[in-house]
Amino acid sequence: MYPLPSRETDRLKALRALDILGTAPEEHFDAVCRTARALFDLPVAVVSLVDEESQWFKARCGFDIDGTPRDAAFCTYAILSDEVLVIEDALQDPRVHASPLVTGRHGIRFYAGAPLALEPGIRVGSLCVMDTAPRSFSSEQCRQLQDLARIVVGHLRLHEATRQSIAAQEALQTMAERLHLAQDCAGAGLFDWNLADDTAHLSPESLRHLGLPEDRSSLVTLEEWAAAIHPDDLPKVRREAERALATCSAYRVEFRVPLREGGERCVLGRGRVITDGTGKPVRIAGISLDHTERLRAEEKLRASEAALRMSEERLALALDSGSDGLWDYDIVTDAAWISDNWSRMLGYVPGELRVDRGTWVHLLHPEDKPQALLRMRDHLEGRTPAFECEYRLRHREGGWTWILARGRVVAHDAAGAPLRIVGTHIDISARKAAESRVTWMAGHDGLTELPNRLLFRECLDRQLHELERRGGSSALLCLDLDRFKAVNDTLGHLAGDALLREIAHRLKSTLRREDVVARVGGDEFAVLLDGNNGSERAALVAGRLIEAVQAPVVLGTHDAEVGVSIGIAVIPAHGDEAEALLKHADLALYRAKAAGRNTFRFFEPAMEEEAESRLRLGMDLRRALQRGEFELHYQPILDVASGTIVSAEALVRWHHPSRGLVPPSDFIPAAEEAGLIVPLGEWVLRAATHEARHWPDHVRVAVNVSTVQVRHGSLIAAVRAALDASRLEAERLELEITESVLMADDERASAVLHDLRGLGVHIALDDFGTGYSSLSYLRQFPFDKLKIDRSFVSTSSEVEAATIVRAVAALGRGLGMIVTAEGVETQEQFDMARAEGCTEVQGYLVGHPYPAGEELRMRLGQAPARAVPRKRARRSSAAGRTGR
Ligand SMILES: Nc1nc2c(ncn2[C@@H]2O[C@H](COP(=O)(O)O[C@H]3[C@@H](O)[C@H](n4cnc5c(=O)[nH]c(N)nc54)O[C@@H]3COP(=O)(O)O)[C@@H](O)[C@H]2O)c(=O)[nH]1
Repeated sequence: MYPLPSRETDRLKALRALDILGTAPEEHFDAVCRTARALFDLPVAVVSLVDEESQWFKARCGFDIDGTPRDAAFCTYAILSDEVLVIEDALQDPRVHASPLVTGRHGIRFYAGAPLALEPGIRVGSLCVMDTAPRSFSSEQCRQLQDLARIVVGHLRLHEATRQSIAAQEALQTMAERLHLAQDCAGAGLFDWNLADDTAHLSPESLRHLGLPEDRSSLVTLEEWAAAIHPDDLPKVRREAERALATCSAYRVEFRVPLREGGERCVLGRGRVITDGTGKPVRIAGISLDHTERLRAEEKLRASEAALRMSEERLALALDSGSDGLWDYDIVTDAAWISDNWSRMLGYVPGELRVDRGTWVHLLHPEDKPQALLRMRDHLEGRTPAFECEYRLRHREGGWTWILARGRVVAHDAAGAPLRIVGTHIDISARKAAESRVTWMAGHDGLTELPNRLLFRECLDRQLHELERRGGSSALLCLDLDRFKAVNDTLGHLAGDALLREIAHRLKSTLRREDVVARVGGDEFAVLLDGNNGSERAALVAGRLIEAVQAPVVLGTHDAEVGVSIGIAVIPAHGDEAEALLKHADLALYRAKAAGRNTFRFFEPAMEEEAESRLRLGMDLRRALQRGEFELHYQPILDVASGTIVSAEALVRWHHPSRGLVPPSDFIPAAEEAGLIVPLGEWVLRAATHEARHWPDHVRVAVNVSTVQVRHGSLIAAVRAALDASRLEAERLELEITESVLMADDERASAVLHDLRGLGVHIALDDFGTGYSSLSYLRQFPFDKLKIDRSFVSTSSEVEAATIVRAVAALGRGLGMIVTAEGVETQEQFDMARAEGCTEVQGYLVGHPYPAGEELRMRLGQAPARAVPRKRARRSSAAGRTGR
């Protein structure tokens, strides 16, 4: 190992700074070597530079190698001090005696080396002389060698300076290239404005920026320069130059240059003021940049920023004014951001409510919570593509707000776990309210707000299921209002609606809360009793309901009175299935109505048979009409004064194939029920008018008309057709109607009757006295005839009969009507009728109903004396009372 100089690191740094190692030989170094060899008369002289691990010869004379390893070099020791190192016999010096230079082919024995010190302690090598034979070296020689070493150091410094100058030039060149490159890339031009003569040197790019030809001289006068600038911007440019000069600060101005081809370029000029040694400004030099594109881009950016701002504002506005709320939940920190609308939806002012998972769960309606949490978990665990759920959240005021919540995970961690979920809240309370209203409407009657048929049926099914499960009994009541139609038609639909609402209210208040009352049709209601003792409670409740309904209802200035008929089916005694129970209650209702209304009836199995037989009867009637099984009998009516037959009433008979002759009381109601009374009535009209054509001209034919026919609307056409077909004079036709026609629908009936009267037909009010308010009907329509019902004539008390007949006859006569006493069977009755003022009599005393034919025609044409045969007058009646 060899010793190192004390400042080895600085030494190596200085050596490297010389940048000389490995460089080509140089004459002035070689010349020093030649001088040293000649001066000391020695064969070898070298300039050795000691590197980290080797010595390298910058110059050598008499030596054929470029260097050696450092441990073989004599110089390794020469650089340790400022003194000349002299080794007179290398073989004797332990430091170098093993060096290959000594032991090898060079066989060096003598060495003298003067260190090359660039500065104190920094010795980069040595100038040394060598010989192959041992010798001495005087101090004078040492000084001479040191002098030569100083010359080498001078050369080294020169070398360093030269290298530095070259490097500086190269750097300058590189910089210039870079500047050009930068200028090119930035499109920058250079300007240098000389203040002394107001001229400027412009680079080609700067010329281009000012719109001046690039091939012209680069020297531009101030006038030329000013002329190139947009006149509007020139004052600004001048001001900026004055300011920069006055303050000797940086110059920066943007101006426009109008272009020959149209349009304009925007130029940025930047520079600085250059002063002379006294601080006086002499030049302004700098660069010019074409900013046109940048400005356009900035303009676009500004426009797009403005658009973005606008759309952000719109979004904010939309979010603000729309009904949607937004939420953004950080799963990791358990913090949620909510929009103002989110808060407002629940009645909070923005910012009042801080939301995390716990708050959300707390706000959820208990019924909706499991579903909402399940759906959230499903989405967070990746089982659903999005979270969507409808739930209620508690409103600040205590109610509930229906929310449609939607959301989606928008960020996951590296392992795929969700980090953040964002979504919306839409207030769907209105929709939910509408939906529940629709649901309610589907099961309720809008007018009375009672359950409708559909919901009632559901309740019934539920009740049946319950009864089957736990046992017990209940009852189903079918209710039908009596006389509702009359009120509705008389007082109008609004009054009818009010009446129904009032009845609904009364029914409801009569029942228990657990009972169900429903409106199942126009004026039909149904009640389902809850609890036990079905049959006992049903009778009790039915009685109360009838009582509640029949109390007068005040409708404006009118008092309306309606009744109710009720049919009851007991559960399970009368059935354990809804269909059967409804049918059975309905049959019981039919019976209640037939029993005179405003009453109730329990279902009885026999009712089913009756219903079936009614059904069969209806079918038989239809067939009878097709087969022509009907026949008319005519009963004569006597004019009391003249004793002549003045008319005959047509009475229909049915020749049933198996039952024989069936009276009208047995089939007219069934025909009305089955809708057959209209075709049957038309047949009667045709047959009666046809028959009457064969009678004496003074004899009228009376035809019974059912209420159903009057309501049907085809009566007038049927009458006209019958008259046309038979060519019977209209005044020879008399239509008998009952009070029920007027009771059911006074206005329409009245119009129909007037139209019939318009045809010339006579109208008689039949069965007078059996209706409700006889006198008011008489005032409603000017009848031609009043027929006093048989029941008044045949009453057991003669005094009573006479009183009633007298009163009615007086009434009829007072109104200018013919008054006919019906059911006159005896001479006494005849005498009474005549005595009390009846104009006509009808009854077995005058004659039984006869089939059409010669005998009838003969009787109708008989002389007055024979019209009331005394002996036949005492015969008892076989015919029963029938309805129409
Ligand atoms: N819509 C229609 N109704 C009709 C028609 N034909 C008959 N009817 C109605 O049927 C009811 C029963 O009629 P009927 O069984 O024929 O009985 C009539 C007479 O036979 C009977 N009568 C006549 N005189 C006496 C008598 O002295 N004693 C007694 N016990 N009965 C007698 O009265 C019936 C006629 O009554 P009225 O009609 O009131 O004049 C009956 O109500 C008929 O209206 C039809 O074609 N269409």
